[in-house]
Amino acid sequence: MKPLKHLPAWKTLEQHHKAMRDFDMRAAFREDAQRFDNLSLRCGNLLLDFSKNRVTTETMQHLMQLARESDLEAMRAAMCRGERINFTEKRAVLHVALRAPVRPPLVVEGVDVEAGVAKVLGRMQHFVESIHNGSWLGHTGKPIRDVVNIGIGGSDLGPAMVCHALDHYAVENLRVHFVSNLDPAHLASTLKSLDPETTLFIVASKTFTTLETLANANSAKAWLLAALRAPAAVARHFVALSTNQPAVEAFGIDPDNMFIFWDWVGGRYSLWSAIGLSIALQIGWGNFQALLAGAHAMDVHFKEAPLEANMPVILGMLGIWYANFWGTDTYGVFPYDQRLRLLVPFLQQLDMESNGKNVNRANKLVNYNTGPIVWGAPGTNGQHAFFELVHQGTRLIPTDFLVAAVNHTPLADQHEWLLANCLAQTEALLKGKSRAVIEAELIAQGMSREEAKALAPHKVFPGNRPSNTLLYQKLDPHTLGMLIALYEHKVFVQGVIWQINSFDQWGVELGKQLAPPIRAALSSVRVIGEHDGSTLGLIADIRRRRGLST
Ligand SMILES: O=P(O)(O)OC[C@H]1O[C@H](O)[C@H](O)[C@@H](O)[C@@H]1O
Repeated sequence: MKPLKHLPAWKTLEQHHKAMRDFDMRAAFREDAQRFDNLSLRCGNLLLDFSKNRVTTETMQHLMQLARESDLEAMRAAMCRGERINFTEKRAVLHVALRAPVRPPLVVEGVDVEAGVAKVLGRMQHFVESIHNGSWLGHTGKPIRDVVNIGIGGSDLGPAMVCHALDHYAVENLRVHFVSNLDPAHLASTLKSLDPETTLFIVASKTFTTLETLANANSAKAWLLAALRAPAAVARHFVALSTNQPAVEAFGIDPDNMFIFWDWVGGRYSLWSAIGLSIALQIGWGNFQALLAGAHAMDVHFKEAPLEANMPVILGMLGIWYANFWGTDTYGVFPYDQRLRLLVPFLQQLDMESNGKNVNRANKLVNYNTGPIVWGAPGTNGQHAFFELVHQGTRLIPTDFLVAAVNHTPLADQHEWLLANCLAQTEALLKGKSRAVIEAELIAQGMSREEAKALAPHKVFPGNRPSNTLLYQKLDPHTLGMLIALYEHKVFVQGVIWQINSFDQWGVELGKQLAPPIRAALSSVRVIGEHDGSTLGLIADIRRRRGLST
């Protein structure tokens, strides 16, 4: 593998960037009436407008050349064939196999993974329908009215995001809740409004060893047993989603109530697997299938469209252009869609846990920046909070704006205003507002020339700031499936270019290892152990506050 910076396309892009330093998008739009047509792309009902970026068609050609020199197409094929591209964990990466509507056998190392997927989906469908039609009853004979998904990370963020996004499709008489945090406040406040007789807990954990999930699941079990006073009740009120059957049994959940998935499903790519059970319960089986079909449509596009007309590739390569040639550190995501309020936390795990890496596939430290810091919030809320910095701050921030043409729940002309604000923000980022125009405005408002000169610089918008706009018809299951798969593949593309393993997450381990000795040091048994001065000071202070000796 040739080091990234030695690839000819990288060198070309370095030169090209020098030539582009003073590139002004406003002039580019003035000079080229076709710019929007040339730099936008459709896939199904999704429109990606990437014309408001510091790129020319030549930039895009160089970026696609970099993708080719990085063997993107071969890596994509290796992933879809089930090769163990997650080489540090020796695992295949096959989330695309979870959402193929027709399932021709996909034999990976002698096993037909599609047959296994179909079997679990069949069991999930049966379970979902039995909850919905009331044939699955709680221990005391009452139908289930509340479902609590207990999980964290990939076993929470994906399903929680989708359930919020698709609340318009929620079935009647069933509410789905999500508990993730170790902080007992999360479970306690959720249980407050629930009736143990009509509540079902889904314990979602790929490994079934995660501290937060097991702690919350144990507390939930204690709550249930305290109310129903019969160990047999667990079988009617607890199901598990996991790859680890022995641990599920050890917890006391009947294997008949377990829905499995496989080590080739990464946690942050797992909402399409059994981990999606809460989604299917919330929106019904048909809608869950539509979600999968949407993701599959994007998979097909990603596999078949030429790189130049490939949405995940374009989004991914634009990210490379900014992170590696313009030196941007962050990347803002602004869904003008309240139902997508959990998209940013979901993307934070998807992107930052996948590409927050500093060692490449040749086991060497990289000498360029990898995954960006992902942040953002729904519009229009963000406009009233942090958009000041996006417009006038000193940093260049590439951004994605997402918006639906049609709202599920229109009220007066609110959706028209939402759309207008979304477009106005990207227009303002592009156009900016010059000092001369502002001075003239202030003088016209009656301000003296001197005052106007002093105030004007504060009101200047530099403009020429980039944004992508993703426009869709409405937030339905199929569209959401497409959007999520789009981001999954974008992250894959960038990982390939950066020559890193996007599918492990060793960086989350150290903190987990250090917690147990600190936990012991905080308890009444005084085993303080070896810690740095700061940690020792904090331990001592906590012990004092909790009435223990220091
Ligand atoms: O599903 P689980 O095995 O409980 O894991 C839950 C989460 O915790 C881990 O620390 C990982 O960083 C995540 O990738 C994972 O999604």
